[in-house]
Amino acid sequence: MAGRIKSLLHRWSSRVFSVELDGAPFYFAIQERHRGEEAPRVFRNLQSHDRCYTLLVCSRDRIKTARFYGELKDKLLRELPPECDLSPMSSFLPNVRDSLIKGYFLKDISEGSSTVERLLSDLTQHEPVFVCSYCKSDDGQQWTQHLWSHGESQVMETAKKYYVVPSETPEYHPSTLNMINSDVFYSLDEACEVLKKCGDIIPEAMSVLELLPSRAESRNKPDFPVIVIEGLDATGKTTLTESLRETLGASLLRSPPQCLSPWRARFDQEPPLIRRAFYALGNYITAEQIGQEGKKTPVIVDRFWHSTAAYAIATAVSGPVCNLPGEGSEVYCWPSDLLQPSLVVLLTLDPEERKRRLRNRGQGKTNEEQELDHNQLFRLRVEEAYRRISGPACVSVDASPSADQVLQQVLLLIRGKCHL
Ligand SMILES: Nc1ncnc2c1ncn2[C@@H]1O[C@H](COP(=O)(O)OP(=O)(O)O)[C@@H](O)[C@H]1O
Ligand SMILES: Nc1ccn([C@H]2C[C@H](O)[C@@H](COP(=O)(O)OP(=O)(O)O)O2)c(=O)n1
Repeated sequence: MAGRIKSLLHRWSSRVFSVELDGAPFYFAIQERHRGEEAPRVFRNLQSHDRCYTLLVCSRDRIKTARFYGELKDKLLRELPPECDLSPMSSFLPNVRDSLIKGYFLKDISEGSSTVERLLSDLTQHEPVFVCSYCKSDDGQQWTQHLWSHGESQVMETAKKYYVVPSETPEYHPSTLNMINSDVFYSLDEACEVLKKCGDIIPEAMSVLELLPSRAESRNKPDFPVIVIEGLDATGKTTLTESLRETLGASLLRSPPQCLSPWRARFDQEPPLIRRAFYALGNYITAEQIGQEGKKTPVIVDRFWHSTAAYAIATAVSGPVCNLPGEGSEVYCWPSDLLQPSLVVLLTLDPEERKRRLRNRGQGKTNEEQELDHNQLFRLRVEEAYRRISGPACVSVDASPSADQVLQQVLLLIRGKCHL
C-alpha cells in the first residue's frame, strides 16, 4: 500500500476532521465507544434522513492529488443535485507534520440518496478519493462515521463504525502542517522536483526548467548592494524602483523575471503546489541575474522571496492572523541557497489609499490581488507574513507621503545600511 494511504489509515482513529462552514472551522474526532458526548456543531440541526459525507483526496502522487483536488470540486458542483452543499474540509493528526489531507464535506438534503451515492461509490473505485458517510445512531443522539471500501487499497476497516465527537481547536492551524515544501519552498532542488514531476502533464514546466541556473548558490556574489522593494499591489513599488534606478544608477530587476512572463498565466491556473514552485523558481532565476548585474552596479529588485512566501502562507491558511504559523516559525526562514539582499524595504499603505491608487491606475489584477481588495483578513495575513519573514527581515516604510518623500526616506535607509 502506498505511503500516504497507509498513513491515512494507520492512526485513523487519532485523526481530527475540520469542516469549514461560512469561513469558520469546526473540528470533530472519532472514537470507538459511545461516551455520551453531544454531537459536533456540524451535525447539529441535521435530521436523521439528511446525509453527510467527507471526501478525502489522497494518493501516492502528490502532483496528481493536488490537481485532482481542484478538479473534484468542479466535478461535484457539476454533477451533484442542487440540494447538496459542499464545504472545504480536511483531516489531520494534531501537530503531526505532513499529516494533512484535504477534501470536501458534503451535505445532501435531497429526497433520494441514489444519485449521490452512485457518484461517490464510483469515485472511490476509480479516483484517489476516500469517502466516509455519517448516520444518526439508534438512540438518535449520536452520529457515526463509516469509511467506505476503496478501489486502490481494499480498506479492511469498513465494517468498523466510529462515533463522532467534538474536538478542541488544535494548537497549530491544520494548514500549517503541510506548508513546508508544498506551499513554501526552501531550496532550488525542492521546487525543481515539483516542476520536473509535472513535465508530462504541463509541457511548459520543461521550458521553465531550461531557464534555471545549474546551481543555486550564487557563484557571482554581487559586489554592489542589492535592495529589494516589497509591498502589496499599488503600494508604489514600480514608482519607487524606477526612481531608485535613476537616482542610484542601479540596475532594475523583478521577480518573477521577464523571461517567465509567457508562462505566468499558465501556472496561475495550477493548484498551490505547482504554482508556488513556479514562483519559487522565479526567484532563483532573478538571483542569477542579480549576481551578474551586481558585479557592475547596485541592484534594485521589485518583489523577491518575501512576496513568494508571504502570499503562499497567507493563502494556505484561512481566517484571522492568529491562524498563521507563530512568529519565529521555521516557515518564515529564508532559503539557505538563495541570494540574500542587503536590504528589504516593505512599503505599507492604508487600505483606503491603496484602493484609491488601484482605481486610478485601473489595470487588470491577478485573482490574488482582487482577493486582497474584498478580503480584509487575507490582506492582514499577507502583511503580517511579510513582517515575520527573517534572514533578512524587511524594514517597513510608510508609502502614503508623496512619491518623492518616499524616495528620500528609502534613500536614507539605503545610505545607512549599504554605504552608498
Ligand atoms: N507616493 C505616492 N503617492 C501617490 N501616488 C502614488 C505614489 N506612489 C505611486 N503612486 C501611484 O499609485 C499607483 C500605483 O503605484 P505603482 O508604483 O504602480 O505600485 P505597484 O508597483 O506597487 O503596484 C500608480 O498610479 C502611481 O502613480
Ligand atoms: N517574487 C514573487 C512575485 C510575485 N509573486 C506572486 C504573489 C502574488 O500572487 C502575485 C503578485 O504579483 P503581481 O504581479 O500582482 O504584483 P505587482 O502588480 O507586480 O505588484 O504574484 C510571488 O509569489 N513571488
